[in-house]
Amino acid sequence: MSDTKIKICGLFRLCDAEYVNCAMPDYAGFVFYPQSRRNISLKLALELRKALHPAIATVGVFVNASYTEIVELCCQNIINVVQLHGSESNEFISGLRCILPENKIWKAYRIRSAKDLEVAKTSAADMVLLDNGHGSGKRFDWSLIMDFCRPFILAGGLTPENIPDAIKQFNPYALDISSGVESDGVKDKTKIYAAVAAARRG
Ligand SMILES: O=C(O)c1ccccc1N[C@@H]1O[C@H](COP(=O)(O)O)[C@@H](O)[C@H]1O
Repeated sequence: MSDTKIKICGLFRLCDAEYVNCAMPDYAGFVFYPQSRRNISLKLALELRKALHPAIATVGVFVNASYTEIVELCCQNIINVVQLHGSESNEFISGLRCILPENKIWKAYRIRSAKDLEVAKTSAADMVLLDNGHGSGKRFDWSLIMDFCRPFILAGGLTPENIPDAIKQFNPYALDISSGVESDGVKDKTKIYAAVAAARRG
């Protein structure tokens, strides 16, 4: 049994909540980024939150959004965790923490080189998320993070097949998966189930 948590990200249909409830990951993610094909409205996010099992924490993914946009989702209890996926600074993160002391803040870093990891190391966020892009479905070079010295969430190109290897190599706090649990651009119930089962097994 592994203690690595798992997040299924990018729910955008009501049936996605049913699929996720069957598999029971630790987190479910909603994307609030108009340029994403997984972007959802506040209304749909509210419906999805209501449809999800209460034990599943929800994560809102934002890209350079304003405090106002983020706070609205948190105040309506639609999301528990704020995931910042743009170029948000440590100052922005600290300001957000003052406004939302009850919500955890995760900051995603696009890992291309050792320099990117130096920036991630000094992050003001509660948890750093190491990723390849914006839901690209592609892995970055995992050899870069062999000596990364703070707890992290691994994202980018994860699949039910490579999850055991990711846990074995890095024992991350959590794994974050979106494209790898989709078929033909929509969430796939069988893949969601397989990903969560693989994460639990380790
Ligand atoms: O999924 C998106 O469309 C998205 C848009 C903007 C920012 C982040 C987005 N997704 C996040 O990307 C990673 C990895 O996703 P994948 O498994 O490689 O598809 C994950 O953190 C998603 O939350």
